[in-house]
Amino acid sequence: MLAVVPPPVTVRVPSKINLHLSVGDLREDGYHDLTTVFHALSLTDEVTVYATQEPGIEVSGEGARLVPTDGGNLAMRAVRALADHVGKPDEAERVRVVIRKGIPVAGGMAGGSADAAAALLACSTLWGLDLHRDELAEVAATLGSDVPFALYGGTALGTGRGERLVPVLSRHTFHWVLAFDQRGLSTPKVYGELDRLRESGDPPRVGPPEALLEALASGDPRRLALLLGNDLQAAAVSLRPGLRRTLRAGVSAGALAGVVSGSGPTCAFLCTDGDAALKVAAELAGAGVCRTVRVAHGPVPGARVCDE
Ligand SMILES: C[C@@](CO)(OP(=O)(O)O)[C@H](O)COP(=O)(O)OP(=O)(O)OC[C@H]1O[C@@H](n2ccc(N)nc2=O)[C@H](O)[C@@H]1O
Ligand SMILES: Nc1ncnc2c1ncn2[C@@H]1O[C@H](COP(=O)(O)OP(=O)(O)O)[C@@H](O)[C@H]1O
Repeated sequence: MLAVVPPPVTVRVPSKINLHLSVGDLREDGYHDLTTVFHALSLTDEVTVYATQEPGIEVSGEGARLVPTDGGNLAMRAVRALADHVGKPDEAERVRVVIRKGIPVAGGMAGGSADAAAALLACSTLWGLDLHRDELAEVAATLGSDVPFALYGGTALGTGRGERLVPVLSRHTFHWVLAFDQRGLSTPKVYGELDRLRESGDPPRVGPPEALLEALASGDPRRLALLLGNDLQAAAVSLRPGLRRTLRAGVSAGALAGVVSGSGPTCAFLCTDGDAALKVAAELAGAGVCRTVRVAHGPVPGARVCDE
């Protein structure tokens, strides 16, 4: 008798920016305690998983040549982690993963984490596991601090390493322009640079997130713009001084404010509305301060199975 092969499953997954990122001191385990406000954006990746006798991984799209296509790929690691979690490690050897990237690689927008979250949901569906998102999030946290957020999306307050999440209700849509840099930045190097800067001086700290959470609730982008803040920005700018120019150029182009996304080097610019974002994007693209410009809005939902 022929075995029934389940149909492939495609999941669309958002990128993130950090509206607020407060970094505590270095912990003994090599991580930093964070208080962060994650915000999921409409710039997405898509991950398809196939049940196959020819396992492997294919990557296309934005920055594809920079993404590992061996066992080190975060999506492939997620497939293995889920198979182990449900006690069927051999299942991971019968999956082909196809990734279409829209999220810049090593850009501070958690693209690899997004692919891992997408792969978890896709395989849970492919294997008919029907696991609750909270259970997938437990597996996600073992793969990286940012992976659980990509499952839930929306806007959320993250603590711990960033993996402990509380949703932040936000009924308003905000409009963003994203400036991708020529090359990525390594997350551990940016955290290391912040530790170095703190040893030799006192870079500014963003403090608690309460005022920003109130601004989010108000839905007023002008209020929110005044409160965007990221402790890693000084470190990213120290490693990539050209980001200062990019941040200035976005505001000169008409954005309300700009902030480095996570560990950078992508810069996110908040705009008054969608039309303003298109204008800012066009002007920024002509300013010669970045490789690529995109518009996006947020918040958007987390990883979702796409209907064919
Ligand atoms: C900076 C942030 C902000 O959201 O995002 P990105 O800029 O990478 O997207 C995150 O903290 C990145 O999270 P993620 O990329 O999942 O990091 P992980 O794989 O867990 O850790 C990679 C390395 O970053 C450092 N790290 C990460 C998280 C944390 N709370 N403290 C840290 O010091 C550690 O050096 C760790 O070894
Ligand atoms: N599926 C993936 N997509 C992107 N990068 C990946 C993936 N799997 C592993 N990586 C590695 O993870 C590193 C961090 O990538 P990414 O998650 O895009 O950036 P960031 O941590 O800045 O948000 C990259 O340099 C890349 O080598």
